Amino acid sequence: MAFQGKKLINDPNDVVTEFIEGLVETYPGLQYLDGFPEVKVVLRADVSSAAYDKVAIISGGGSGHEPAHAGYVGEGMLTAAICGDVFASPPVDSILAGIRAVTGSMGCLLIVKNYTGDRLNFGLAAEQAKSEGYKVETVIVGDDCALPPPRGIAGRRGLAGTILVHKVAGAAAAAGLSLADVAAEAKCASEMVGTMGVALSVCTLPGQVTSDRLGPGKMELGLGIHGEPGAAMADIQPVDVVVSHVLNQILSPETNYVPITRGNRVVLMINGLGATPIMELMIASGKAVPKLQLEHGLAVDRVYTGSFMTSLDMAGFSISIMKADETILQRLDAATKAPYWPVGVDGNHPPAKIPVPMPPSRSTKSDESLSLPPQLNQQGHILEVAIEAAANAIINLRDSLNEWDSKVGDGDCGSTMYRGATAILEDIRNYPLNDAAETVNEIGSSIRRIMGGTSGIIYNIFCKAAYAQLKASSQPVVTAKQWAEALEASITAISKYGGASAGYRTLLDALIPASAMLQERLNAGDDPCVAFVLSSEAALAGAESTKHMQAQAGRSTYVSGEILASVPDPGAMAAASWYRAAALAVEDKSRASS
Ligand SMILES: Nc1ncnc2c1ncn2[C@@H]1O[C@H](COP(=O)(O)OP(=O)(O)OP(=O)(O)O)[C@@H](O)[C@H]1O
Repeated sequence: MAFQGKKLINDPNDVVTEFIEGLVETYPGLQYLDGFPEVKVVLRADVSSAAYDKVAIISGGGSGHEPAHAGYVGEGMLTAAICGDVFASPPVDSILAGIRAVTGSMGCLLIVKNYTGDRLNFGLAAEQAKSEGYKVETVIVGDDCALPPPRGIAGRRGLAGTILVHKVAGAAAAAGLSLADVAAEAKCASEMVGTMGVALSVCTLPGQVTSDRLGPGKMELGLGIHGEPGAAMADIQPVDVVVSHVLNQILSPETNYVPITRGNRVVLMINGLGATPIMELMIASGKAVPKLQLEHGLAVDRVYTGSFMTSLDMAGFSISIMKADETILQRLDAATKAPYWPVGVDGNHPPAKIPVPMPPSRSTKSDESLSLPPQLNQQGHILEVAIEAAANAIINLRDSLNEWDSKVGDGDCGSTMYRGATAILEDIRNYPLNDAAETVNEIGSSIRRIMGGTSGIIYNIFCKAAYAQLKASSQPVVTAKQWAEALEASITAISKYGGASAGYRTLLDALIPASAMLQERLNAGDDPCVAFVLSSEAALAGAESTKHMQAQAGRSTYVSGEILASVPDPGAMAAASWYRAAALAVEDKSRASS
């Protein structure tokens, strides 16, 4: 279904001029020509045509590809960018205005993406500028590798690979080369680069409705950057498969679009099309590099990941591969003040991973005392069933916890707890179960290793405090009273570090009533198993009661009382559930062995 795209804009006709105003407010090195609305030219603030003694590099085209092209204006890259309206070539007069503003005695190079409108407008502007006495050269970039060689006169489209050509040309000009030499380097770079795009969504032009061309679960392969349909539509695939397909297409020996063969050195650009998170782009980069190395036999010298040449709010990415040699690498690595050229990507890679540093002093405990004993004693058996039951309860509760947390937090409480529970179930094979204190400490280690979030650190504190309390008794076999003291110590520590108390709508609202009931029943002389089960009922009741509490800790504090009243605190429910499961398992086990 087509729908009006949501955008934070004013008049759709003003988006380009308002973009330029914001850009020059942001970057003091940039200015624009005072010719709105027709002339939309961004230029280096430190360059004036009469005095400029380097070759000026000028590019541009339709807008909607931000940060291209204006974001690449700066020393070492573009001298000026000519901005057309969204997806429309800039008119000849704008291009001429840009040429006149920045071109000195060394002349200027126009870098033009291969589109009919751009070729004609930049071409005519170049002719006019030459007739005015300017030295002008033009390089056309057509790096698209998605389609077989076109039958007509249009040629291959210019895509994100153009940014690499900008950088090579800009660095060559900054090095003081002549116009002929700068143009030669730019032309050579343009012939070394190939690009192909993949889109998951169609872009929305300002003020227009979004096309429903791409249904859910579909992706488009081999698209341009103007919202035109791709070469093919396919079911969405894992990014690994997509990356492989695109690399094969770019490097296809049939089309032979880029002169890259096994043993060559290349640079890689993963370019977001406007609505793809950095996380997804980095995943693509991480997959593309080993594929280029292992499957295509190429050395990958540089990787550029980011949104360089977008298509408004399109989701997807393009991949560009450029054959590299020492000169190209030098140009790509050269310093630039262009605000959107990525920093920190120059130079050779050290090994990608190094070992995690170990703490300065390793534990003095022997391995034996910290591993599963060959024979479990009675306490060991009880601990084992209690831990397994508690962890399984959390595993079973994952989705409910996430659902509650999605209403009152960020929706991950169940997943965080699940990670901890599965780690504990894996690690239990190595817990020293006959020693309760050390086992609690090892549970803390499992949690510390795997669980993040608020619950992770809270349970870490829980285990540390319980361990310290249990350890103080110096007896491996722990009495019910000592367990109760350990629980109390944990509650005190959580409250001390987390700042919450009873009634704050946290897991303490399950643990505090549980602790109170346990102590009360033990003091009254109840059987420890009975006391433990009653204590777990108090935990559950406490957790349920959080529905009626206003939150005073954690993310829930930001949520309205109305929403809070619809669900219990997920952390409290998690605590009550594992505690209850452990109590019932202990009761079962004791009954079975008596
Ligand atoms: N100060 C606190 N003291 C004790 N428990 C707390 C505190 N703040 C939050 N909690 C508990 O943590 C639970 C949320 O745990 P979760 O791991 O989902 O954290 P989060 O809110 O997602 O934060 P993070 O971004 O750290 O993951 C809450 O339901 C609550 O029981």
